[in-house]
Amino acid sequence: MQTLQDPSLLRQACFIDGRWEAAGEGVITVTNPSTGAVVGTVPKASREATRAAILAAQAALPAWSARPAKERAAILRRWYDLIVANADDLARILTAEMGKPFPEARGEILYGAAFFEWFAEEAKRVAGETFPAPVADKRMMAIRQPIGVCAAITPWNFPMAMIPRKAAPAIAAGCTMVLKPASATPFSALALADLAERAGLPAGVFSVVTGAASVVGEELVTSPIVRKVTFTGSTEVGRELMAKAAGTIKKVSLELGGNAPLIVFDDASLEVAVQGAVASKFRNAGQTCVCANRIYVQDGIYDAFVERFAEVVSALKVGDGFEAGVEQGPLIDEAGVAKVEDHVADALAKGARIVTGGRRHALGGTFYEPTVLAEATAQMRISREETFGPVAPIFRFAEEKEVVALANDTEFGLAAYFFTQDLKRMWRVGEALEFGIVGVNAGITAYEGAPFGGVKASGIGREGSRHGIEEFLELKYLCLGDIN
Ligand SMILES: NC(=O)C1=CN([C@@H]2O[C@H](COP(=O)(O)OP(=O)(O)OC[C@H]3O[C@@H](n4cnc5c(N)ncnc54)[C@H](O)[C@@H]3O)[C@@H](O)[C@H]2O)C=CC1
Ligand SMILES: O=C(O)[C@H](O)CS(=O)(=O)O
Repeated sequence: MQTLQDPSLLRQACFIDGRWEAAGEGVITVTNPSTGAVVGTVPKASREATRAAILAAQAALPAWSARPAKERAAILRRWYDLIVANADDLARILTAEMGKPFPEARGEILYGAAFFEWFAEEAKRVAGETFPAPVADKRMMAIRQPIGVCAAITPWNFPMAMIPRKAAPAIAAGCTMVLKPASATPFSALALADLAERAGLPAGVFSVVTGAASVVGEELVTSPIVRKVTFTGSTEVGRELMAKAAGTIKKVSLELGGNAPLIVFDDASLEVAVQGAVASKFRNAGQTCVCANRIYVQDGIYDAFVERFAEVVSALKVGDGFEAGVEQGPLIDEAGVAKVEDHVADALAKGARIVTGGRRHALGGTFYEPTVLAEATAQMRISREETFGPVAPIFRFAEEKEVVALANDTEFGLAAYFFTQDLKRMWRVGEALEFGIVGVNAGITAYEGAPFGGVKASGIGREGSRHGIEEFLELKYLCLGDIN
């Protein structure tokens, strides 16, 4: 990994109750997906260590939830300032453990930091309400209170955005949190904990426990002390966690998988559509839950789009995320490459045509060529499953009603995109698409002030925006009698 300006940010220990705990039942070794070099190791925490973190969160809850919101806000703001001040080092850690190009990693750091900035302000706006009583001697109101001890379980693809998107609103609301990060990218999470400590977050309010999902995750999701589970990851794991959380009637927020359609209508601006499709599909090497997974192009613009899109895609520079000018890094692991290869082979066997790419990159390892497939059809696996890699299948369509039906024909409902210059079509199609996020003439929609989340098998709840803090609050009805 590139030398850190502040090497102390690379923490190889769990952060539990304000202490760095290096002990565990073995270690997890983290390697750089670009080079295979060892980045470091983190403990495989035990069930007992996980329980200790939960108990610490429970112990810290009364004082933290009683802190005036303005004081909680000030600490979150300091956390934000520290992340921004250390953005280069945090990006070095992220690129080393996840592989994404350094500029993209730095962008993620600032995007993640913005959730602390946003929810530092939202902390001061958690208001209650009064409402007219039906009788003269009563007064009635509702107050919002923190839900309690929360558990967060996050994925490897955007660790420096997913963790802040959960920790910031929870802590702003007065909750405490225990986080289990993905085992592939623990150092980003631990660096965030280090900066929380420097920001003055009290011990126990935010703990990070690394280790096996079956041990740490299991304890978090089944503990009766934990009142809320917020999860980002695959739909299959989310389904499992939701079922387990039912045992103790926990509230859950689930940000799950996707299968985003991206539609280009004849009247679209060709260059806007091409650039939007490249940005949506190839950000993070396609390892993004909101990536365009299916690209539908209307007959009249199909040939021009395929030609221009493939021209831009074939020019994407692939390499180690630390190399200047690199636009696409490696996939996270061999399993990710295998899934991409399966999808490409299946598509070719069913009639797709390679326009560019279509094989592992000459760099070896888990690098894969940015790929465009034409003549894709609904019978292909790539149409029904989330590829999570740099492969763009292009489907041809004739009519608007036909393509909206095709776009909606999926169990998922996270993000969708379409390109048109027709205002009436923007409303018709925007309202007809069954997704939580719809980009119109835009391939990237991420913003901390906007509600992020999906419908159907893509999850439950919203993160970011003023709505994001509601996920960590309970509404209590207070009825005051005998007033007169
Ligand atoms: N909707 C969204 O905002 C996002 C969704 N994702 C989805 O996540 C997937 C890729 O990320 P991955 O980390 O591979 O997902 P994953 O679902 O395999 O793992 C996500 C997290 O859950 C943990 N986990 C796995 N099995 C568990 C269990 N039985 N109990 C408790 N914890 C468990 C993992 O250790 C990791 O920390 C893709 O399907 C992608 O679409 C990823 C990022 C954002
Ligand atoms: O993991 C993801 O896909 C992120 O949630 C996408 S975004 O928030 O950066 O758009």
